[in-house]
Amino acid sequence: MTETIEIERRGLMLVLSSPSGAGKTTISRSLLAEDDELAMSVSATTRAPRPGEVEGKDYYFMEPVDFNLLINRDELLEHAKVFDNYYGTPREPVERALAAGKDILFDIDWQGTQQLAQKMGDDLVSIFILPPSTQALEKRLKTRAQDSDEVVARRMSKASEEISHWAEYDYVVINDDINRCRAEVKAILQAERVRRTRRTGLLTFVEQLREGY
Ligand SMILES: Nc1nc2c(ncn2[C@@H]2O[C@H](COP(=O)(O)OP(=O)(O)O)[C@@H](O)[C@H]2O)c(=O)[nH]1
Ligand SMILES: Nc1ncnc2c1ncn2[C@@H]1O[C@H](COP(=O)(O)OP(=O)(O)O)[C@@H](O)[C@H]1O
Repeated sequence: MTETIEIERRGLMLVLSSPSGAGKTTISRSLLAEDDELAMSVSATTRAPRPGEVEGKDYYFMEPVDFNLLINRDELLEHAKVFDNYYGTPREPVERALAAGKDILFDIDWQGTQQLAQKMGDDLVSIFILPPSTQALEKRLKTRAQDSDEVVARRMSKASEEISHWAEYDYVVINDDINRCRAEVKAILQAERVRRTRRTGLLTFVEQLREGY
């Protein structure tokens, strides 16, 4: 019988950023559905829920006054204003998941990514997702049909600014064909999991190997 050898490792933080509509939510959902070692960081936001969005699963929806309380109590790892609303990452669930050796997926913007990169260093792996074209991006925002024309227009006008941060990310993936994009993101996650510096159990394993076990 063959035995699977599990080497202990630190959890990692996988960040996905993109202009709105490029496909972060779609990719996140399929990664989470297939991967038991990955958990989503659920953000707090002052944005109103979209049809079908679930409290505590998609976001913690709240009033600005309650969001401010989280900031004042230092309960957010990072926060930023995006499209007139506030968004932030609750600290406690992230710390709990990392301690349990789980990986965490973040759907956050470039401002949040910069803050996490400063705080978390090598635990962070960041991926920027680009749409295949501006036209395709607009079409996706419109066919998602969850925002008013005005909101879609505002998101489109911010796309170029968000894209300008592409070079701050470890990886850049183009979401043309969704299956290919998903496969690339999965490959990045798999490779980062076996990075030597994350595998805290390697030293003991190699010592035992060299001693003839
Ligand atoms: N900094 C930061 N950005 C967030 C957070 N949660 C969501 N965002 C970003 O806020 C932007 C708007 O998100 P949302 O309103 O859900 O629309 P989406 O662009 O269609 O996903 C996206 O760029 C998200 O990545 C967070 O906790 N922190
Ligand atoms: N590769 C793709 N080709 C065509 N449509 C896509 C692709 N990826 C995502 N979409 C669609 O585009 C819309 C926006 O995707 P979504 O994941 O909500 O983006 P984001 O979370 O980045 O705002 C959704 O309706 C989604 O089904």
